[in-house]
Amino acid sequence: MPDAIIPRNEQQRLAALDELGILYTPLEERFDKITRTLCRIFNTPIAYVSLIDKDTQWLKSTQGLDFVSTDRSTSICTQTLLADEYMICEDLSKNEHFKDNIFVTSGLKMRFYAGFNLKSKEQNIGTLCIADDKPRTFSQEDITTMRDLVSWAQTEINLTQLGEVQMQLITELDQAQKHARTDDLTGLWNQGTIKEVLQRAHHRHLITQKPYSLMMVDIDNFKQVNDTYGHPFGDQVISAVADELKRSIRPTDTIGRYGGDEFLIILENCNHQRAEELSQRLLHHNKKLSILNKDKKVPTNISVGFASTDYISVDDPESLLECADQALYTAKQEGRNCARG
Ligand SMILES: Nc1nc2c(ncn2[C@@H]2O[C@H](COP(=O)(O)OP(=O)(O)OP(=O)(O)O)[C@@H](O)[C@H]2O)c(=O)[nH]1
Repeated sequence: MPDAIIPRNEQQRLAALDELGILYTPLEERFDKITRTLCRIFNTPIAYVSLIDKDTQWLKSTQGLDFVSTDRSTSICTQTLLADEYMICEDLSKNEHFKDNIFVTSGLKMRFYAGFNLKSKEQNIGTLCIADDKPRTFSQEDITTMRDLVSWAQTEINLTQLGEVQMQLITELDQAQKHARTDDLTGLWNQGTIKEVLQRAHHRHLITQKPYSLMMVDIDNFKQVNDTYGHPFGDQVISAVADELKRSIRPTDTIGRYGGDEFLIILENCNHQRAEELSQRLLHHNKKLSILNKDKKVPTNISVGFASTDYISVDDPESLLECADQALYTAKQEGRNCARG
């Protein structure tokens, strides 16, 4: 790996970074939210936010890396600074610049890299990145998604330059965006967002040809719970089931509240057999769930309907959703508290 190429406007760049005053602050949770979201959306093991000063790349938040700084001469991101917006390398081991880089030849053995510049005062001060130990492609749609997350990271960086009143406004804006995307009761993605994730998952499936599965989960006889114990207790049950489902899936799976007592789970890189196993796991975990009403334990059962692209050939995600819904209907017809697919 040659010494890092220094951008022409390095002095202005370093001045902009210095002015921010966030270089030596510790790892920050507000950036962790972004890197966690990146790993979830792109299904990558590695994501990070970095700031690059004269000799060192500092990581403000990392997923999948166990160090917080690296020498700039070994940094892949330092090359990204030379680009206006981003640098994407689908296989670093096949790239002349990076094939001998320490992160490619040893340790993590990174293959895929996508780094987008973060700016302050129009200078590239650092990067928002995802990486993988396997080569992969990156579509135009992925670039658009990454841009949204860059603008989120950018907001966080800009916050440090604003006064208190403006910071308050931005925080409120952030909360408004979160409110528009999530379900108030459970904190899960709402129906609109989970449908968007479904479109993306289907798109990725078409590109990678890897199967994905959908799972529709519905609480059994929930109307009766409401009628017997009241609506507020019904809310508690929905919330508890949502928490249990969240605990039972992988971080890379996506779950949303699809309707009243109905949840949709999207499982990428998951075939019919895995979906069946996972359905059984959900049923098993949920069986242990009973929610206290006064002193009485109220057991809660669920039914699951699942559908997978390796089992059913579909042209669009809506058709797969219909199959999962139909399977859920069958589970209800066949006595509830079971999974069908
Ligand atoms: N407490 C509460 N109840 C809700 C909420 N949203 C929808 N519901 C109720 O959830 C119930 C859903 O019932 P259904 O799924 O149709 O039927 P079920 O009684 O669960 O019966 P099966 O699904 O056939 O097992 C309805 O009575 C809705 O009024 C909510 O946010 N909170």
